Amino acid sequence: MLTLKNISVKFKDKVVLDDLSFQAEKGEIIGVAAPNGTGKTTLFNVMANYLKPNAGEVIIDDNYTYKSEKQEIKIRKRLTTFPDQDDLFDELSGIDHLKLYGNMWKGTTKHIPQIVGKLNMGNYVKNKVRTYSLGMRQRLCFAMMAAADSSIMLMDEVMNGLDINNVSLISEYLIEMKKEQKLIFIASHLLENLDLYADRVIFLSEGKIIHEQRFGRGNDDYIKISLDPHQYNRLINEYVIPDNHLYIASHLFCLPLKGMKQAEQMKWVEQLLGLKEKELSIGPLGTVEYYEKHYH
Ligand SMILES: Nc1ncnc2c1ncn2[C@@H]1O[C@H](COP(=O)(O)OP(=O)(O)OP(=O)(O)O)[C@@H](O)[C@H]1O
Repeated sequence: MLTLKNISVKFKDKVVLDDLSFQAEKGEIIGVAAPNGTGKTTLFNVMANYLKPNAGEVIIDDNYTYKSEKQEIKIRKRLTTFPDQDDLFDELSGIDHLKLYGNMWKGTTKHIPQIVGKLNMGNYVKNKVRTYSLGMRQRLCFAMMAAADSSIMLMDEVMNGLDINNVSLISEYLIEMKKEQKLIFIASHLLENLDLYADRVIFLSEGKIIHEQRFGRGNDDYIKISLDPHQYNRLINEYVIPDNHLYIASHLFCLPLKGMKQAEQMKWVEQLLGLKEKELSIGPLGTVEYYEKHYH
């Protein structure tokens, strides 16, 4: 549905995207994780054609690229980007914004009351935007994407400025959108939140995708326990630790269970609990853990 083919972007001498290729299908939510200034927004800008890459191309639905105006129009109908709060019109109401997006992309406004209801915006949506708080504006921006209902949605920092209740409200909405076969990209620093709905999270560094984490497809389980460096050193001196263990960000010891017999697993659980009576868990690594692994 969306293919990135050998995308490179340079600002003067600074390479931000370096021969990056990627393919995404409908019904997927793709998280994009990386520290500030790595290139997440640049990647989104290339996907939306707000920025021409120095090399490479974006292909939508196997057919359309930004190379001709006619094809770009086809893509515009299929792809929306998360509105910037600064681009909202202070003197218009929320409902005016939703109607605008509904009419422009979907050709109707019939679905808007339902969106307003689902996002708990009924008590403010008719007021002018200039009276809105940061979180109210952010919910409106999300509602505008829902009103457009395009098949591809690029959401940069969708959860910015939202309280916990609204983060969970929008997370649930995203899961519904996924069921409707939307393809959604989400760049976020709320890493644990991505675990709730993302099918894949890609990690960027030096212009490349350095890791792709897939959820829900038999991910490898680990025994995980937090150990300080002193405890970790004691562990590796006292026991023969499998080479494929991880010690993430000098605080989290992770032992892969793959290929380990049950008796051995039990032995390790006992040994680790003996070392430190602290929380031990078993499961796959989450986005936070991969993030610390790659960027610590
Ligand atoms: N128009 C531009 N001109 C020059 N440099 C730019 C431009 N846009 C982005 N950059 C640089 O490209 C790099 C990547 O920026 P980008 O905004 O894509 O990062 P990001 O991962 O989205 O960061 P954040 O998490 O802070 O939003 C940064 O070093 C930034 O300074």
